[in-house]
Amino acid sequence: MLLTSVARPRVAPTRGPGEDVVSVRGAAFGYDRRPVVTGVDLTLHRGDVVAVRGANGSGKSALVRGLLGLAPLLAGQVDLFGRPQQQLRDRSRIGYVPQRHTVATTVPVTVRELVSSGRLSLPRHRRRPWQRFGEADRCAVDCALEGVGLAGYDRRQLSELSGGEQRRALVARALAGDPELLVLDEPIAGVDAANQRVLAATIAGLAASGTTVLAVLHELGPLAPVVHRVTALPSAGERC
Ligand SMILES: Nc1ncnc2c1ncn2[C@@H]1O[C@H](COP(=O)(O)OP(=O)(O)OP(=O)(O)O)[C@@H](O)[C@H]1O
Repeated sequence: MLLTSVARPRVAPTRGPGEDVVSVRGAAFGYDRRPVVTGVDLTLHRGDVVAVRGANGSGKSALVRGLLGLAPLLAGQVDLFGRPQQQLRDRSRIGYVPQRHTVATTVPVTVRELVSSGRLSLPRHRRRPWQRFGEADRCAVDCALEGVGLAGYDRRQLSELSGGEQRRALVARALAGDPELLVLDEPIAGVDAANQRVLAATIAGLAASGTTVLAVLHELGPLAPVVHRVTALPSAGERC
């Protein structure tokens, strides 16, 4: 199976060149030893914004979960930051927002607390574990909230937010960790057009500063101008 790619204009990264951020070669991902997506070849450089598209069940989530080590790699090779994915120690280099989130809305947590939790896993060289939240942490949280159009929501209870607002809060949590690779599984599902545009501007800014973004998208919508390449998966029917 070959994935099709559509090139789009790209923004030059400013974090500098280096190894590929993501390199997937001849990979198959699946569940219970059953491949659901095969023959995946995908390379993302610093500052790339790549969309993964495909029909329901085509394996988009399996692909992104597989490259993060959350779904079994059944064949081929996945390298992240120039090393085999299994050797990646500092997981905080990656921000991931899964398609289905399990934020317990019965647990009382404010939007700021949720987004701040995105800073907790930063390793010593970026934030000491015992260190109290400092100015840099507060700024990162504020920027993240702004980046998803939730500035001013920080004291609201997460459980009181709408589905689309909760989704944006989860994206903000990933942004707060200042990841080098941001993996978003359907980040604009259920998000209104105005806030999709806010997220598009945020992603463009991240890419310009060298963050790499891989997003599963059913429709590109307002993200179209900021997406550099589209990788399309064949539908489950076409695979047979
Ligand atoms: N945990 C799991 N265990 C077994 N099979 C799974 C699991 N998760 C997904 N699958 C199967 O893998 C296939 C691909 O699912 P996946 O969620 O990756 O598709 P998708 O392209 O993201 O679909 P959608 O657009 O509906 O989100 C489907 O046939 C699905 O039933």
